[in-house]
Amino acid sequence: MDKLVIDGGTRLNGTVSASGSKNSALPLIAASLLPGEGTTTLNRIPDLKDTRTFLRLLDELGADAAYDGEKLTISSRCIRCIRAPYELVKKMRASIYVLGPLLARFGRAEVSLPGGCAFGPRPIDLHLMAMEKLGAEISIQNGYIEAKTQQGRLQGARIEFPISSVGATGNALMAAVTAQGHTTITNAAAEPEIVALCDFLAAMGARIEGTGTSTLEIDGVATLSAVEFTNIFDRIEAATLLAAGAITGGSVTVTGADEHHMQTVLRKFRQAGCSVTVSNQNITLESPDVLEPTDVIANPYPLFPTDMQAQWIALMTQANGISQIVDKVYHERFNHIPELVRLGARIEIDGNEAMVYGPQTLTGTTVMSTDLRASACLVLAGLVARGTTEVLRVYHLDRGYEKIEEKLRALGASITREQYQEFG
Ligand SMILES: CC(=O)N[C@H]1[C@@H](OP(=O)(O)OP(=O)(O)OC[C@H]2O[C@@H](n3ccc(=O)[nH]c3=O)[C@H](O)[C@@H]2O)O[C@H](CO)[C@@H](O)[C@@H]1O
Ligand SMILES: C=C(OP(=O)(O)O)C(=O)O
Repeated sequence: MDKLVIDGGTRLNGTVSASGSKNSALPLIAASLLPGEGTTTLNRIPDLKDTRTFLRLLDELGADAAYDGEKLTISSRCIRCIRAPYELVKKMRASIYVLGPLLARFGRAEVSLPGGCAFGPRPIDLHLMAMEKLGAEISIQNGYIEAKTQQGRLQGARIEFPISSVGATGNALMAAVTAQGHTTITNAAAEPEIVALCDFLAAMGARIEGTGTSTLEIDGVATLSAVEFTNIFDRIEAATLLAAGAITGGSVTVTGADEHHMQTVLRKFRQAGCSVTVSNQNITLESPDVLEPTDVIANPYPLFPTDMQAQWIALMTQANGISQIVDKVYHERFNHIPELVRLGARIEIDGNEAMVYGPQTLTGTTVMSTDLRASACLVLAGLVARGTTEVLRVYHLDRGYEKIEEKLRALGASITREQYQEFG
């Protein structure tokens, strides 16, 4: 296995580029299963473990894909299998994104249930509800979702989500765009990744109104065409890199990042005392002498993203006072906290709230990644900790951060990747 070894204490300064977004790349790849002819080209697809897992899934289904680490071409003409196996779904929950497109195109899909998640319950009931509304019959057999339509084609419907779900909105969209008739999705997610998916589907010929709002109106079309499309930047990676500047007292510019996707996070950096300036898709953060404690509440877009909650807690360990961090999306997403405490942080958890008592001097030790953003949080902590921090199980980080140690090294960090063996 790989670990990251970080010698903390260096101020990070310089410029790095934002990669393509993981969380939009995955539904875009899934949507490429919809056209029955032609070749889809997706640009700015980040080279991540999750991207590679999705490509294995495409291969399993029979799609023909070629990837050069940025540009991905997919021909879905010869799909021969409609089953997403447990071996791949357990590695990447986003595999559930093939449910909508397969059902839409073939009237059948079998997708393994994803199983447990490192940060608490992540049900898929809303995905299944949406498919049922569109006319699918769903049963769970031997750990698999088995979905089929009687008529061969899904039927437009009214889908009312009781809570905002990015994945269920994406799946419902991909299923509805070729359903017969009109579909309305209420309480739809409005994350930039869903907007990108709507834009991609529209470019393929889908008829969608309300993109970027909580109500999506879709008129089903008979077929979609393969097109070329460029993925959006990764707003969570960009925010994490800015946080690396902030936690080390440095100054970092992220290029290729659209401030409009990051309004709440940038406002929070400013509240924490950082200077944030924006020009031409470049976002520059300059640290203050003293970070101010700053409360955040993770909520659906456009509010503070749960995927930045762990990194924000790391940052607030260095702020001059007490910060309250609440996660209203994933109430148990706090596995990073015991590891931060091992580095010297003082944090108390009560339900879905964490109180971070800063500033605390962190001192390096060996810590364990438990999920993607928890790993990012520990890397940030390692960058400011005295001495050496080893972050184990880096495979979590590799799911979602492209060339992370290269980017941090370019900013001046002392960070290397080494192999180690886990016993037991
Ligand atoms: C690949 C991808 O894009 N992953 C992101 C996506 O995950 P994902 O799409 O899985 O997250 P959702 O937006 O669906 O989850 C939001 C909330 O809805 C709940 N829920 C969701 C589906 C469902 O069927 N039933 C249900 O109750 C979840 O438990 C959670 O409390 O959005 C999350 C919330 O921004 C992010 O943390 C993930 O990084
Ligand atoms: C939780 C995340 O991803 P996933 O939904 O794929 O697990 C994430 O990107 O932080």
